[in-house]
Amino acid sequence: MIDLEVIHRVQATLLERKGAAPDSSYVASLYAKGTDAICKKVAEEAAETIMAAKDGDRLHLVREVTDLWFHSMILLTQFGIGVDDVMVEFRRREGISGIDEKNSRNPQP
Ligand SMILES: N=c1c2ncn([C@@H]3O[C@H](COP(=O)(O)OP(=O)(O)OP(=O)(O)O)[C@@H](O)[C@H]3O)c2ncn1[C@@H]1O[C@H](COP(=O)(O)O)[C@@H](O)[C@H]1O
Repeated sequence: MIDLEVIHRVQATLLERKGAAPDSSYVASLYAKGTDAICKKVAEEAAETIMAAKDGDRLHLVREVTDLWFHSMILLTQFGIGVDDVMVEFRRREGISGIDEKNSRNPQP
């Protein structure tokens, strides 16, 4: 199993890019365009992920999901949220059945 260090290294780069000139870096250019532009990229990458899944091409799917995670990380960084916050949420949910959780939100009469 590959560890998640690469995710933390990429996150460190995303944080560094907050102080970079927009013409020096793709990430800095997205920050400069603002939250709407970052959200638009996340939506585009989600759509491309769906198309890759429909293609049935595994490598294409891996690449599109990587783009989606990458742009989602930029969005989180824009809001001062780290990947560790997402990991904590995964941990909080660990072992809680999705079916039970949904039923607890919408109790049956
Ligand atoms: N992991 C990535 C990464 N994944 C995807 N991309 C870029 O994301 C962009 C958008 O992807 P698209 O498939 O939508 O390409 P596109 O249609 O040409 O993009 P648009 O013109 O529509 O914006 C492309 O320019 C990709 O190169 C990435 N750019 C950077 N990184 C990481 O971020 C670090 C910092 O990058 P810079 O800020 O550019 O130095 C890099 O060292 C990498 O670790």
